[in-house]
Amino acid sequence: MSLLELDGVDAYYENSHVLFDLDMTVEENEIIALLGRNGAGKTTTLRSIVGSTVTRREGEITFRGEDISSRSANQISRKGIKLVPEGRRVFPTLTVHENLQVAAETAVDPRPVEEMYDIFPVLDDLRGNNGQNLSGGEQQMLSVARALVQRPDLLLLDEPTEGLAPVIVDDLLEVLRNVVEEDVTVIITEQNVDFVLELSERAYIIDKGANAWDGTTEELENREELLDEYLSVSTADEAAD
Ligand SMILES: Nc1ncnc2c1ncn2[C@@H]1O[C@H](COP(=O)(O)OP(=O)(O)OP(=O)(O)O)[C@@H](O)[C@H]1O
Repeated sequence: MSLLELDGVDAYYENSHVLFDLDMTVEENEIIALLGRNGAGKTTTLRSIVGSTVTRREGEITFRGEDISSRSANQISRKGIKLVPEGRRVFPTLTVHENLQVAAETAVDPRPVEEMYDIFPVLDDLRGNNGQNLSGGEQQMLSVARALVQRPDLLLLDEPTEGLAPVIVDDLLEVLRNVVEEDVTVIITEQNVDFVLELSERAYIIDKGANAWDGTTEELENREELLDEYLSVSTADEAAD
């Protein structure tokens, strides 16, 4: 049994039909890249999995064999699926440590907050700083740490490199390499193709809300026509401009 399966998923915002018959399979401990141009439906795919924001979803979404497609966002969160949305949402007036504590307190079986400082040493030096005073990269690390402290089985990262300078992207890549050694399954959406190719073994490309291609990232690296056709090919340098 796969950890997560999407079978013929359609999703809507009000009357706007955005995902069409989408299929995806994720095995335990895989790192999956979800790629596609602006507006292709990557964020909507993640929202459909966690049951947030979309008005309606159809088709089957199973997690550990259980159909979660009609479950609420809260129920899905309690099953161990955590989304780190685009745009780094941390509590601005709470310190780094308080941000982590609040996340831990709302989890069923949290990890010790101190473990997050081992994974994210940058945050250790910033324990007493308010969320609003962190740089974009530091906020992104705190967002990921807040999700990780809740001991997720499946972590969904929506464009973690968005708006970050290249040097910070490198730091984030390093940290995420540690995260993926932590027994967590990850789906990561990105426009920065280089970044995800370094992290993930398998990729799905979606285009206009439907499956366009899937395969290993090793294969994708050698398929320039796919990158040209379906992705706004961006290097780490360009992505941060
Ligand atoms: N809250 C919303 N209400 C209505 N339409 C939306 C909403 N969010 C996204 N859409 C539309 O759904 C489509 C897919 O958007 P989505 O955000 O999933 O794409 P994406 O691949 O994540 O793109 P990006 O990289 O720009 O975030 C787009 O046409 C978008 O305009």
